[in-house]
Amino acid sequence: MSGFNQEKAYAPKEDTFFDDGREVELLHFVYSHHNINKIRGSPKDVLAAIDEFGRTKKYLMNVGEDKGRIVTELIAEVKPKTMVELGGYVGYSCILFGDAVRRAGGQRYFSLERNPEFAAVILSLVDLAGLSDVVKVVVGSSDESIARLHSTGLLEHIDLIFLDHYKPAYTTDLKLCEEFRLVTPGSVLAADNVIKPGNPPYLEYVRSTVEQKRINLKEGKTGGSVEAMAERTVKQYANKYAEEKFSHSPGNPNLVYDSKLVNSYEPTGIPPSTPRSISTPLWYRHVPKNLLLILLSIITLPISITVVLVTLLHDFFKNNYGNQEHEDENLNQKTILVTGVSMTKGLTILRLLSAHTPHRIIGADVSAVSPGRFSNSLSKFYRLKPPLGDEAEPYIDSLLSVIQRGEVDLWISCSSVVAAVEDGVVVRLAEERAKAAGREFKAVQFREDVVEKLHEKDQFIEYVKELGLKVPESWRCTSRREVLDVLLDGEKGKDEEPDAFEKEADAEGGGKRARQYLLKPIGVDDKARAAMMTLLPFVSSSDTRSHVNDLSITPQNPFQLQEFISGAEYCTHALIIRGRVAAFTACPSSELLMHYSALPPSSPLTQAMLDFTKRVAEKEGEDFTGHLSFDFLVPPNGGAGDTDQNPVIYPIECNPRAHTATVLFANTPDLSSAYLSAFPPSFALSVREIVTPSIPSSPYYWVGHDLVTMLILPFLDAAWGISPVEDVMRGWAGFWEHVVGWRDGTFSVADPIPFLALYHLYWPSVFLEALWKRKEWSRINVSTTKVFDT
Ligand SMILES: C[S@@+](CC[C@H](N)C(=O)[O-])C[C@H]1O[C@@H](n2cnc3c(N)ncnc32)[C@H](O)[C@@H]1O
Repeated sequence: MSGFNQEKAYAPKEDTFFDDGREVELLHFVYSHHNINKIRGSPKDVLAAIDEFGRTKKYLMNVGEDKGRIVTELIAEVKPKTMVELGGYVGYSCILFGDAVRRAGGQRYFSLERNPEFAAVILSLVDLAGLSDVVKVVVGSSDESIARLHSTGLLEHIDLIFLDHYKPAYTTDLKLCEEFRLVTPGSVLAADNVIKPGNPPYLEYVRSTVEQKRINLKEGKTGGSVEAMAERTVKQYANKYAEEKFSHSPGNPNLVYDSKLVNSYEPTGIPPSTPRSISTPLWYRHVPKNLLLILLSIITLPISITVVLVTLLHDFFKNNYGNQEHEDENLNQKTILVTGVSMTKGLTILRLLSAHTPHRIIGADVSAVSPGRFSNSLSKFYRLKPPLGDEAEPYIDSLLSVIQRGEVDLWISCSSVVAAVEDGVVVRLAEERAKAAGREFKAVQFREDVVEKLHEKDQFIEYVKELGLKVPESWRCTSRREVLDVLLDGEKGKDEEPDAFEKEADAEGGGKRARQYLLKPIGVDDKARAAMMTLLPFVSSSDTRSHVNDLSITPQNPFQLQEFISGAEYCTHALIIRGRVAAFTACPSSELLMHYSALPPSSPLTQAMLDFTKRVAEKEGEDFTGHLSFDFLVPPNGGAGDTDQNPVIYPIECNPRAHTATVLFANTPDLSSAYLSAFPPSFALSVREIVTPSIPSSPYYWVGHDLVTMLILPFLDAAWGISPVEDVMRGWAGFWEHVVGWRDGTFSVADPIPFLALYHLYWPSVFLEALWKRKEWSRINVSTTKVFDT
């Protein structure tokens, strides 16, 4: 905890420190402030005016700047859709957190305040701050308000709750929220003042085991407890509310909380503590999570084996099982290498080529248990050395040696993001070697200079600008200072706390910008990726500073600061052969995309994205052959609808490599012809039109992903009483719909073994390794086999 800046200290706390008219005095102070016009519509300036009153006039029992920062950081991390505070007072926390929730993309901030005069003050200041669209002030005792909001359906779930009202009611109100399933796993609790002035019953409750809570319940221990609490705390509101009433909710004893104490300062400079309790059921934790997933693989093995055997038998009797050798066409037979065959995209391509061309298909991947190596479409599988950042040579050498040993005529690269540049190096070297040996060699892979130009977020934006196309305002930042200079509008970024002069400047409006930005790592940084949807700057410059200072931004690890454009995101996948789009598809996008469905090829939106792709391909010309995918943003009024003729699209990112959306071509034999057009024209089949996924094109899903997220997790949560049964029903219905009407990305009737290998060999080995090496992960992507760090 860094030192408390005395200049920020509120006036000392008197014996009577609230409800003596100072709250209305505050309103007069703010509304007669010489800066009132600047204050209007600015949460930051309303807070500065409240702080000024607290410093220069009278103490106010607000959460204050330091403790407030802890919660605003939590909001940026949790990104609550709905946040609730118990105890609003004059609206300080409500304005600070309500604004943070809105910036984090949230929808509703409920401020529950018992005293109607205080509630009127909150309403007035919230309105002044321009936050009425997000904040809802609810007048009444917290337990009654929670029950009413729940029964009227206005409040269905609490993502983040801030407890800052009558201390003995912390536990009883929390139990009420548990009982109504407003607080469930994933909800985050921030409770103020639990160490000083102290709240032992609350701390005991959030630290209790399920067994302890069940025993307490059996013994009838419900209702409020004032055990070991200061008398002053217990009687704080006795003047107005002679008798405190508590709910007698049993709560949900099955919920276990992870608690963390965070020290900070009161506005008066006295250090209290703020515990934050994050409820994480057992099955979301590292060891049980990996063990349960391995167990799931074992339990479902008989089902998978049965499905695979049935399909193999069916195929055997249809007599079309196995790699088609096309003996009669052996004279012209070429060898095609597909790399990245662990991933669905690689698997899709090799299956299509094997089924619809006469050529010999070989595959390579870094994993020994790559699902693709078990494909009957492969004539041979080679194992590659993994690319390890600066140690890329072993990977490059192993790939070059496969190309040479396998006498590869065409290499189709589907490698992962970490090998994109290395694959560009391999193309150059392999082409040089083939030329020296007088051999023909082609590759569907851009060279490393092209990969770097398109892949690096900032270079791509410059590139698009050169094409004269619209881009969001963006900066490449190699230090925190550069980021802060933009975010704080010229104010110099500093690692230390702002001094009095800077604070003054803050209050005068420095650090306030109308635009909002996203800060994205340019390289691969899973941790920073997790925080990259945080909208910056925050209300207070010091919050912005501390968020930025938490990131490692260096010339070696640069970041891109990009203007935030709200809207729908789409991604595209294209095969480019010698500067011409040979195949193209587009689909709606999400961060961890596990459901794919193609946009109609003729829709104006698809056409707009295709036109952009064509411009890039044409600009690069004859030497431009590879996979090219883009992310586009379409603003709300940008014309994402099927009937809008001129959609506005912002290209925001380019991935010069194969995209999982390749799976949308799984039923499109023409894609293989598109690949063959990489060979010189005399050899290639003619492809006159751009290949798009065959119609009707089914949506794709991955059964393992949906089994866990739509069936098992909702079931476990409901069995333990921590999420409603309706969630289970909804999940099961969705899962069933996918099984019946969608296509699995990995499963193929003609080639079922990779499916078996993915779920019963590849993933169990990953989970075992995670246990063995204690490697924690936060998410996995079944289709790309990527494991995300925590
Ligand atoms: C410490 S103040 C809240 C300060 C506020 N969170 C902030 O930081 O700006 C506590 C507030 O809780 C309110 N309060 C106390 N008991 C309550 C209850 N049972 N239900 C709702 N509000 C309550 C009080 O009237 C008081 O305004």
